[in-house]
Order: sequence, then C-alpha cells, then structure tokens
Amino acid sequence: MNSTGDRWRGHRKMLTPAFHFRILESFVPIINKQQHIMVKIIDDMYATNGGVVDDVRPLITNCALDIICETAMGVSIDAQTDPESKYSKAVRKVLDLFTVRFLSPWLWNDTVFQFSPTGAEQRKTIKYLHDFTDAVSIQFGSNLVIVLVIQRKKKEILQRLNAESTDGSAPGADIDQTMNDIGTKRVLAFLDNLLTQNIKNPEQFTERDIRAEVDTFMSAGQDTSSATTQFALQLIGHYPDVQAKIHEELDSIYGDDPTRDIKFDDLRHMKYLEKCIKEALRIYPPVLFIARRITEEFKIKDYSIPAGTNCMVLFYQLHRDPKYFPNPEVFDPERFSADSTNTRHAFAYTPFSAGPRNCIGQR
Ligand code: HEM
Repeated sequence: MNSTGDRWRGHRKMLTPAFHFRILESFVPIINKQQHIMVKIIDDMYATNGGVVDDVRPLITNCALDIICETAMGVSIDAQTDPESKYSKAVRKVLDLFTVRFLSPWLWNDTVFQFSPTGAEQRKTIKYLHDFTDAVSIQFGSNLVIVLVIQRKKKEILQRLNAESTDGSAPGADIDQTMNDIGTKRVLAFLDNLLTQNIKNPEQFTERDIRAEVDTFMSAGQDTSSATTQFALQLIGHYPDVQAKIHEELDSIYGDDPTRDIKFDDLRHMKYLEKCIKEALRIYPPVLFIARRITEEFKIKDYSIPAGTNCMVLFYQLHRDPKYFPNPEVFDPERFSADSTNTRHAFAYTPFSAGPRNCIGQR
C-alpha cells in the first residue's frame, strides 16, 4: 500500500490472482465458523442481559479480525473468544494512534513525531505487530504457543515440493502443482500465495515483502470491513422500513433454515442488502480520503496544480455532492438501483478508490 513505482506494480501484479473469486469462495468455511461464534456470543448476551445487547461494535471488530487473520495467515488468534487478545488490542491501538496523529497537525512533521510520546508508542506497537507476523502467538487457554508461521509454512511447502520433485527439476518448478495438492487438504491462505511467489522469485519477492503484504492485508482489510458493518447496522437500525425489506430478502433465502451455513451463491440473491451496504459506504466511507503526490503539472478548471503538490481526495465530501446524491444525508438504498447507478458519473462514488491503485479487496 505504501510502495510506489515499479515495486508497487510488480507486487500488485503478483497479488491480484490471490483475490480471484475461486480463492475468495474457499474462505467461506472460515467466515461461517467465525460468524457462528459471533452469533452465539450475541445469543448468550441476549439471554443473560435481559434481552439487551448493549454494544455490538467490539463483537464485529473481533469477528472481522479473526476472519482476516485466518484468511490472510491461516492462523486463528481467537479474538472473539479471547477479548483480552494482545494482538487485537495492538491492531486497535495502531489505528487509534494514526487518528491521533491525523488530528494533531504538530505531529505531522516526521522528526517531531519520531520524538513524541505518540511516535514512541506507535513504534512499540508496530514492533509488536511485526514480531507477531513473524512469530504468531496463539493462545490456547493459558498455554502460549509461539508458532513461526512464515517459516513453518514455508518449510511445509518446501518439504512437499522436494518430495514431489522426483525428476530432478529445479526447486520451484512444480510449485503450482504442490500448492494445488496442499489446497485439496486445507484452505490456502493469502500467506500461502505469497510464499508461492517467494519460492518462485526469491529475489523479486522477499520474506520481508511477505511480511509487509500480510501487514497491509491485516490493517487494510480488518478496520474497513468492520467499520462498514457497524455503520451499515447503525443506519439500517434507524430506517425500520429498510430493515423490514432486508428481513424479507433474507427470509426468502434462509426461511426454512435460518441457522444454516452461508453459501457463496447466497450472495447473488442478496440484491437489496447489497444496495444497503453500498449506501452505507456512501454515507460513511471507512477510508475518508486518499492522498497523492502530483508528479506532472495539470489543470483543474482555471487552477494549475504543480508537480510535487500533495493532494487529497475527500470521499466523505465527494459522496455528499447533491448534484449526484440529492438529500445526501438521507439513507436511501435505491440510489444504487441499476438505473440510478448507470446514469451517475462513474467517479461520483468511490469508497474503494478508482484507477490502478484502487482497493484490491473490493470484491
Ligand atoms: C469495505 C471494505 C474496504 C474498503 C472501503 C476499502 C477501501 C480502500 C481504498 C479507498 C483503497 C485505496 C487507498 C489509496 O488509494 O490510497 C484501498 C486499497 C487497498 N485495499 Fe482496501 N478496502 C476495503 C477492504 C479491503 C480488504 C478486505 C482488503 C484485503 C484483505 C483490502 C486490501 C487493500 C489493499 C492491499 C490496498 C492497496 C492497493 C494498492 O495500493 O495497490 N481492502 N482500499
């Protein structure tokens, strides 16, 4: 996410196949496992708290964290069942420190930030997260088991690769076949995909690069997804007519068995819910803005923007332009009916950004 130029282009090309539909579909069992845990926690709270569930935000945050950890790294950190999990607290903290810096202009200067208590706290927390990515600590009850995930997984793949390579071909020659074989036994995480790239091109895609990409997935994927869910629930809660329609749609899918596992194909039938989520992303885009450094001078109307300028695109404001979204503060999922979407300017709504650096996890 922070790299530029050829390095970014090369990594983006390598990572794009990891977001293929087929791979996302293989994550459905993980999502089901975690959503069942969350529903049980909510049910228990409801039963023991006089029919009231006070605050679903931490539940959603922890569920999103468990899903992203398992899909990105193939390990479970049990954030839902162990709310004291040090890792989930550290992720939260890093995001909070980012907000503190953003709201404190005197900390924008890198040197000042480096010597500030906030900078020191951020360094400490990021170091913990890096160490975690290299050596994931999983808590099973009171036993702390340190698993060197990256090394362990690489070893597993290489052992298998060497065992299968009977014709004396170069290491890495059968890597795709080996990964297919491993994939028939367990769900392949993003990390497996990154390790495949590393085994194929160790110099072009190093173990350090793997760590950077896993970090990016964790930070880019977790907070955005959990914020979207929370904002969508809040908005739906304020609009009972919308809520009733969603209920009707879900009943038509799960009516005879409301507790059954979610299937990938169910998504195709959640047309109205999809519109609601899009509308929630319009009103409360989790990425409020993006920033770019201009490399070539260009003009907007009569204003000339010189090279070297830092520019921000404010999605929050863009999504409230009454020219494209009349009564912008009103939650109206019908803004995303096919007719409305087709007639609107393509860049009037960009919660996942647009262009070559848009969100790789959009689908
Ligand atoms: C509702 C959920 C999400 C939203 C609203 C969102 C939004 C965005 C936005 C606006 C950007 C562009 C940032 C920029 O241009 O500077 C971005 C980039 C990115 N997102 Fe997401 N994102 C979401 C979920 C995810 C998920 C689930 C993943 C991965 C598991 C992910 C991975 C990434 C990565 C790797 C990039 C950097 C792409 C690049 O630089 O080539 N995002 N996201």
